[in-house]
Amino acid sequence: MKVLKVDHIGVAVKNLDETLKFYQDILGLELQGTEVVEEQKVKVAFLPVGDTEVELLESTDPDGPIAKFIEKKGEGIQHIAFRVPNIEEAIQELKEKGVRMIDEKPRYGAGGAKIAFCHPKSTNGVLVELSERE
Ligand SMILES: C[C@@H](C(=O)O)C(=O)SCCNC(=O)CCNC(=O)[C@H](O)C(C)(C)COP(=O)(O)OP(=O)(O)OC[C@H]1O[C@@H](n2cnc3c(N)ncnc32)[C@H](O)[C@@H]1OP(=O)(O)O
Ligand SMILES: [Co+2]
Repeated sequence: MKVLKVDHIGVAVKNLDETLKFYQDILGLELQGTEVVEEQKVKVAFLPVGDTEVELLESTDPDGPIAKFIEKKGEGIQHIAFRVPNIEEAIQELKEKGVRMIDEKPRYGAGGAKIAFCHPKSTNGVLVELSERE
């Protein structure tokens, strides 16, 4: 298994614009862009920090995973994404090692990444995302 870096930290928030007041105006991070990822029912805002990113996530649907997360746990860190060189190989290897995968096939991620999630029950309570980018 090869993990190249922390690709991003996913933060569930109720309102992107409201949250940008902190990350952009106070902390001084630069908003690189936003994207709606339909399949995940989220609107994402990217703020690069060195070679990683803060990924702010606002739900676009009350039934989406982000809305459900906030309902149960409130706003806050929702997942950590690790960059891998080959996501299909990574999924295969984790499955063989007994990791419960939420996604057995890569799905579309923000910025055109290929992503797959491991279930928190297999990761000591952290929702782990694998991300392969061109
Ligand atoms: C845009 C894209 C990208 O980067 O490109 C994204 O990141 S999209 C980011 C948004 N998309 C996703 O997160 C997709 C993957 N997430 C999911 O499929 C879901 O959120 C699950 C992780 C399966 C949780 O589903 P659901 O809320 O229905 O189940 P649940 O509430 O019963 O949770 C099952 C157990 O996992 C725990 N749990 C739930 N969400 C958690 C989280 N984010 N971090 C850590 N633990 C978590 C709950 O406390 C519960 O533990 P207990 O039983 O002990 O109470
Ligand atoms: Co993510």
